[in-house]
Amino acid sequence: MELGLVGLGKMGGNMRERIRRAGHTVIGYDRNPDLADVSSLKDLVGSLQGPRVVWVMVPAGAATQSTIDELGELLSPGDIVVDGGNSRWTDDEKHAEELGHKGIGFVDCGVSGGVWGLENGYALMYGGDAANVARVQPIFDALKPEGDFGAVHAGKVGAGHFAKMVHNGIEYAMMQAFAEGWELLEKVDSVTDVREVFRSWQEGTVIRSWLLDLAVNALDDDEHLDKLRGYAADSGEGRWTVEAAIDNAVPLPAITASLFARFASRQDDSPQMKMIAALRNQFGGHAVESK
Ligand SMILES: O=C(O)[C@H](O)[C@@H](O)[C@H](O)[C@H](O)COP(=O)(O)O
Repeated sequence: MELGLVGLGKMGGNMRERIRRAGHTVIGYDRNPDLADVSSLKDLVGSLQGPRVVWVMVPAGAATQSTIDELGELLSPGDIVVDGGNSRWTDDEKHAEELGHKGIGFVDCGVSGGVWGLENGYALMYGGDAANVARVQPIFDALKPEGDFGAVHAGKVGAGHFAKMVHNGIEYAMMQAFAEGWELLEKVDSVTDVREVFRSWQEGTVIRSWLLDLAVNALDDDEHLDKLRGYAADSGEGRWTVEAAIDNAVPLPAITASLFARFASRQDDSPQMKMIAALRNQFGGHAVESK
């Protein structure tokens, strides 16, 4: 089939390639003319035969919103927009409604797999009406990993991004657990080769996993991670997971702690620990360290 793809960065560029390898036609647009097949969104829409399917793969938030707004002006009734970015699930219903007024269908799709997706396939979690999902199915089939799993119609509009958000919450907590275990192993004198302990865990253990394999890759590049600063950014999905947990009164201690650990990583000195030190000093005369 024919697909319009907006956003040809790290994810979109490789997805274009994987979909083409499966024999489909992809016309890609990106603000960077070096990456794009056409020079504008208008050209993209004009070069697709109707009914069209346009996949949006741009950063969540303002960039996705403005792309969907523009597509709403350019597309025709019967066309479909797929949001494959890491959008907040609450935006999906709004987008479905706005486009729905114009007769344009909407499907949300969480995509996992990062830079490895071109070769390994992308795990897909999508939400929307069955009829709209069916129209996009050949593209989902081209992107998904080989094998029986790796793609799911998770439910109605928003369900795909909600499932991907929870996946990312789990990702936070799993990474935090590997990171904490690694730090403890590095700290003690009795363990002389932490990297080899991690490597040995890749087979036979309860915790063998792709994240563990990637941790071993990272340690092979830089055995004690000396080249890195202990600073971790976040793109929002961990926060949204915690917000959803609060809205639904579901306890998420591990995911919440892993999100807060990232916040702590961005402080050179901890203001709250200054207060703890000050209070211990006030009530107990305990020693403090000065700057
Ligand atoms: O499943 C994936 O392929 C990843 O989760 C991917 O979606 C991305 O790397 C995260 O969004 C990073 O999220 P943070 O910046 O919040 O760590």
